[in-house]
This record gives sequence, structure tokens and C-alpha cells, in this order.
Amino acid sequence: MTRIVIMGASGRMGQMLIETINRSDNATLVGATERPGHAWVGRDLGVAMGGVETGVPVVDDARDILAGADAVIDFTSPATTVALADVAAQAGVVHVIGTTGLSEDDIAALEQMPDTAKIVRAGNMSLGVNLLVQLTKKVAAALDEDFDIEIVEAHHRHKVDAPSGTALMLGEAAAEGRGVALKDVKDSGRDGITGARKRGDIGFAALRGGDVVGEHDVIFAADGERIVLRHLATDRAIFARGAVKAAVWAQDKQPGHYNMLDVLGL
Ligand SMILES: NC(=O)C1=CN([C@@H]2O[C@H](COP(=O)(O)OP(=O)(O)OC[C@H]3O[C@@H](n4cnc5c(N)ncnc54)[C@H](O)[C@@H]3O)[C@@H](O)[C@H]2O)C=CC1
Ligand SMILES: O=C(O)C1=N[C@H](C(=O)O)C[C@H](O)C1
Repeated sequence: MTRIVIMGASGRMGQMLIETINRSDNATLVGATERPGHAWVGRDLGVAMGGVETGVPVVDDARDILAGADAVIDFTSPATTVALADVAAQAGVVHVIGTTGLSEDDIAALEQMPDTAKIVRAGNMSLGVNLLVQLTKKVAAALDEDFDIEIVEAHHRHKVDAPSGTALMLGEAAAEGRGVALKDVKDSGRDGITGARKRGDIGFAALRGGDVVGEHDVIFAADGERIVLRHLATDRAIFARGAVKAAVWAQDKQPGHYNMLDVLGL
């Protein structure tokens, strides 16, 4: 049994992760956190979720509970994730990171964690999206710049970052397929008199509204034809299942940095 702590227990993903672990045969929930000042802190997790007592209290500092855990799953905020990475490395537990919206500095900070850090990070933990990443790389490698690449994503009205972590993964895959660096060809947030599209750019567009779980199109548009690769998420359970799988998978791995392609063997 992999003993798991969930960060941000009351969040959309936090609650889905707890339900997923409760149904799992190879993982068990040993702790839960929320941000300091949150109404759940100090309460029993099961009661806070509207059910029966579980004996797992919600705490506001992961350091208090990581000693009894094998992994911590973290879908919170960039600042929380960077701070936790050091704590997890010191405690020698696997840190599964689903948080998106990380800046270049945040990513550099994660890469500079102590040698004991064992991190699995992905902007999308679902099997379908990680397969789409590989397909995107392959299609981009097969086509030349006569095909304009545009990535369109849609999410619920509460999402705070754009482009989504998934859109960026797909953009990185397309750029890698083309043999270029995404930072050199990325075009996001078009508005006003933008000028004509630059050949070779990879464009991003983000829609926000309602309760959309997560939708991504990778469009390869040429004169006379268009290829569209699409993933539609309709249930957050796909992300939670991937994250729990990553926590279990990483148990016998060496410290280092991994992603979901490693976990899924894609
Ligand atoms: N990689 C993936 O497959 C997926 C990634 N995400 C990402 O996960 C993140 C969270 O998404 P949601 O669950 O929708 O957001 P949410 O806002 O519902 O949940 C975040 C939770 O983290 C808590 N939190 C914030 N600071 C904390 C701290 N210092 N300690 C403990 N808890 C803290 C918040 O109070 C909140 O309950 C976002 O970055 C989102 O983009 C979401 C779905 C899938
Ligand atoms: O915030 C979300 O909800 C999601 N975030 C991830 C992202 O930024 O791509 C994954 C998924 O699309 C849901």
C-alpha cells in the first residue's frame, strides 16, 4: 500500500483524489492539508467532506504529516508547490505535481531541489492527453511549416492560468516534432492589429466558461486541408487516477524528475 498525503483537500482535484484513493486497492490516504486559515483546517477530513469520521485530520502544514507517508499529491498553486518540493525532498517522499501555471522561475526552482527529490510532474495526468502529446509530436514531425499549428483549449470559469498546462505540453510536443524551441515560436493572447500570422509560429487560444472540465484541440491548418487532434475531458477522475498511479509507480524509482510519459510507458 502506498501511503499518500493530499494537498488542497477541499479543492476540485483534492476531493476527486480522496475519492480515488478511497476506492484504490494499492494506495491509502494517511493525511490531508489545506491552506492556513481555511475552514477545513483542524476538522476531521471525512466530516469536512460531509461524510463519516475518518480519523484523518486536515492540517495546514505538510511537514507535520509527511514522516508517515510515501507520497504527497499536490494540485494547488505554484507558490505552494515550489515550497512543498523542498519539504518533500527533505522527507524523502515522492512529490506528484499536477499544479499548472508555474513560471520559468518556478520550474527552475523545482529543477534545483536537493538530490533526494523524486518528482513526477505533468500539466495533465490523463492517459488520453499523454497519448495525444505523442501523436502531436509525430504529426508535427511529419508536416512542414505549410501547416500552421494552433492549440485551442477550453476550461471552466474558475481556472486561473492560461494557456492551460495541457496546451503548453501539446505546444512543447509540436515544437519538439518540428525541431524548434517553443519559446521561439509561441504566439499567445492575440488582440488588436496583430499583423499576419508568422510562418512557423505555434498559436494558443484559451476559452473560459461554465463547468468545462478541459478540452484541447491541436489544429494543423494548411491551404485546402486541416487536421484536428482533439481530447475532451468530461470527468476529473481521469486526472486523479493518473496522479495516484504516478505516486504508486514512483515508489521503487531512483530520485529524479519524471513525467506521465515515464509513468505510462508511452
Ligand atoms: N495536471 C493535471 O492533470 C491537472 C491539473 N490541474 C491543476 O491543479 C491545480 C488545482 O486545480 P483545482 O483543484 O481545480 O483548483 P482548486 O482551487 O479547486 O483547488 C486548489 C486547492 O488548493 C488549496 N491550497 C492553496 N494553497 C494551499 C496550501 N498552501 N496548502 C494546502 N492547500 C492549499 C486551495 O485552498 C484549494 O482548496 C490547478 O493548477 C489546475 O490547473 C487540475 C486538473 C488536472
Ligand atoms: O484547471 C483545470 O481544471 C485543469 N488544468 C489542467 C491544465 O491546465 O491543463 C489539466 C486539465 O485540463 C484541467
